[in-house]
Amino acid sequence: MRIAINTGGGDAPGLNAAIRAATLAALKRGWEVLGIKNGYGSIYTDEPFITLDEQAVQGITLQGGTILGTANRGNPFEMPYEKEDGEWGTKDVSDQLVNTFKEHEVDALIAIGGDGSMNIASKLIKKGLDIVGVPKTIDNDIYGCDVTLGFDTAISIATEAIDRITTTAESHHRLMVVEVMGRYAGWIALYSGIAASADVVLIPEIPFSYDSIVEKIKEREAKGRHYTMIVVAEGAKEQDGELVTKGKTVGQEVQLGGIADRVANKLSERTGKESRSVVLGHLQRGGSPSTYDRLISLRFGAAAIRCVQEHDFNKLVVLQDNQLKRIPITSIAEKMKSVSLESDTVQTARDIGICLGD
Ligand SMILES: Nc1ncnc2c1ncn2[C@@H]1O[C@H](COP(=O)(O)OP(=O)(O)OP(=O)(O)O)[C@@H](O)[C@H]1O
Ligand SMILES: O=P(O)(O)OC[C@H]1O[C@](O)(CO)[C@@H](O)[C@@H]1O
Ligand SMILES: [Mg+2]
Repeated sequence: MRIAINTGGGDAPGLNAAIRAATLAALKRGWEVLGIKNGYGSIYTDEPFITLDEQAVQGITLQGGTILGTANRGNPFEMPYEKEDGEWGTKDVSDQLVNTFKEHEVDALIAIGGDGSMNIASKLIKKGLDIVGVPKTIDNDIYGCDVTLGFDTAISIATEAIDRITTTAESHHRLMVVEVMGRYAGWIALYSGIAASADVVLIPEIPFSYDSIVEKIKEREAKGRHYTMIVVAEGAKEQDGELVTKGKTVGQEVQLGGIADRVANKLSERTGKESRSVVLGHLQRGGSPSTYDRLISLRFGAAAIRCVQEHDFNKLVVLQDNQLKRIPITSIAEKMKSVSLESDTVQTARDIGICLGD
């Protein structure tokens, strides 16, 4: 058996642990393991694959990033390229990718990625590739999956950052607005916001009104709390408002960001209080994975190889109700997992007095 492994989309803490577990579990079965560099990037070059042996994955469980490199601009069905007139367009190079797999007699692909990577995998499955998916993204937004690798580390970092910003907010009697990642889902904002005792948490699933936040700030002032901590997801938006974005590059998803600044300015105007905004950005994705992420990544990586061994393809290995399960990749393509407004976590936020902006 010859398998290939790739990592796609934004990097996340735990990717290397998943690569290591998949590689070691495959080598243990006497299989050959290839790595694809930079998403699917190396496929179109003279050296489409590298060899992954024991030495290649030695000591990488604790390393951030991915030893394979990744890409969030390189969907084989919409590959960006520069046209003769200097403009950028996209083209479908998926046949070239499928042919390279066939020429190199690759029996199965372990695709480690987020929702975007699973959409690509789903289309490649329909073109005849045998794929097993591993759910990765700090955003925790993959449908059918209780938790994705990278999320735990991201919320730990965000929680620590919010804790630290709270002490300066209190000292300066300021409104502090902290912007966290998560794309169109509020998992990072909600979990880190609750854990760090934020006063206001704004998530994409609950469009917010400034009136509601101002009321919360006034309530706190009346109690002698002259500072307010506001956590905002990058994908949050005002009721009847638009997403705040930084534009789009051809072949890449729209870049979100800037909502914290907007909220901070508006709240200063409305309350007369001094405000500052902080964007946590890629801090949330970098560095060594938490213990939880190391373990879940190792479990996902090894489970993917058991899937291959059983020829159980077109499956994403997932955690559901604390058990490893397998779900068809094609069944989750083009879906996303939002925060449920009925969840006990949202109820907890409300019960302990966190304003959710509605
Ligand atoms: N293997 C890959 N090679 C090149 N591009 C990829 C690959 N996998 C995914 N992409 C592209 O990267 C983007 C994001 O992918 P995905 O949703 O899997 O990642 P993510 O962890 O959610 O992070 P993010 O969306 O922010 O980059 C999508 O536009 C997708 O087309
Ligand atoms: O690395 P980039 O292109 O800035 O991507 C940022 C995006 O990737 C993620 O970090 C992971 O999906 C999102 O939370 C964020 O919107
Ligand atoms: Mg994504």
